[in-house]
Amino acid sequence: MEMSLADCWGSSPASPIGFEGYEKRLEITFSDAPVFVDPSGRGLRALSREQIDSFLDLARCTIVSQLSNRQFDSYVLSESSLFVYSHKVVLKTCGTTKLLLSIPRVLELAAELSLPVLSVKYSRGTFIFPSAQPSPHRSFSEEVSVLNGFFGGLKSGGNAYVTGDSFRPRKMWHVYYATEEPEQPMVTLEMCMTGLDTKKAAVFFKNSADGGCSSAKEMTKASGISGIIPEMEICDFDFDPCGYSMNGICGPAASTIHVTPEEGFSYASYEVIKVNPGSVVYSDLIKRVLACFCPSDFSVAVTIFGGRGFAQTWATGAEVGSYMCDDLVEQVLPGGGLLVYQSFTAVTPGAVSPRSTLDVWNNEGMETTAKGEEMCIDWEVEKKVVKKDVVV
Ligand SMILES: C[S@+](CC[C@H](N)C(=O)[O-])C[C@H]1O[C@@H](n2cnc3c(N)ncnc32)[C@H](O)[C@@H]1O
Repeated sequence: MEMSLADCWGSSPASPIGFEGYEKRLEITFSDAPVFVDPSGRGLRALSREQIDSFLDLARCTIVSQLSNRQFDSYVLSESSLFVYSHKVVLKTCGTTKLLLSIPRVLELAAELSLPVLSVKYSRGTFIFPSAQPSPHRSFSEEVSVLNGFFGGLKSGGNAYVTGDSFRPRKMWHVYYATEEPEQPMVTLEMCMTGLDTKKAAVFFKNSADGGCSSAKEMTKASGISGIIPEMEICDFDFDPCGYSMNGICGPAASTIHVTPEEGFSYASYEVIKVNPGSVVYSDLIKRVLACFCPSDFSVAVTIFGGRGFAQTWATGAEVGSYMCDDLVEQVLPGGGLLVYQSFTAVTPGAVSPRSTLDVWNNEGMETTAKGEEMCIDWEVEKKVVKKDVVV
């Protein structure tokens, strides 16, 4: 089922300074409802389209396409993606969306289904245009205070981390996590890429003379996206005049890609969740993603719950020739979780996309709030930083 863009947007949301590609990502997991309330165990999948729209409206995004299987429902949104499992909702939105405003409605709907909150995870990279973000996303401290208002009462309390090398403030990874009890085993990989190669980015401009494609299907194939995990069934969407989003589904596993190809603020993200680490070679997967975009910089955040031993080895084994690993951080999360964060820079960048001429950073490179205060986070705990020079 597909809608035209005209149905989704009254006017172009493009900012005069550039489109914020970096997504905000919220994952809320619920425990079982009492068996007499939900004997079939449908959980959140019982939500109607109208109910789903009611929380997406609050975040300021709309469904443009849908693909489902027996295990979950996936939606491509005007701004990124939504995945609805029986006991989990993953909402990822970019641009100037107000993702966190959707929380009260999601919790209200879950309460109507008698689903208690088990855990929450919020994550994002460092915005390219932080001063363009509206409340409640003007700073990480603002986001954390909203999240604590809803989830700070879970057993672990609210835990916020800004990981990465503080000498590279544009490559920091922001995470909030709270849980009632240890989670089911699950691996999530989130990859953010900037400075896309100009020729690779051209694929995502509709009908451009420099190698653009005429449809999302063509973009999926020409870019190499269809070959990243070939078993994935793909639902893709192309934007006018440029931009691309897709969701892939295979059993319980989901993948999603979003591309902002405009020079100056080009960005692409790749994510895969509920993937079985035993069936995918981590560094091969990363290489296949990189081959689609050839970015000048990228980061990978892998979050692991349960079965840490193998998954941890899996997540730190990246071998990506021609990229230098800037830093590798391992962060323990409450409830037996582990976050492994790595950021990389091309050793010899090919076509490096220049940044926007707008200076959204102060001289020290610190992200600033809308009011211009420096973002100051002091909740970091139990952080292990391992420096690596070159990973080849
Ligand atoms: C929604 S898509 C992909 C989002 C993803 N998070 C990203 O930025 O990589 C964003 C791309 O589509 C383009 N685009 C075109 N029309 C758009 C619209 N009405 N709303 C959002 N993006 C639009 C943007 O300029 C950008 O290149």
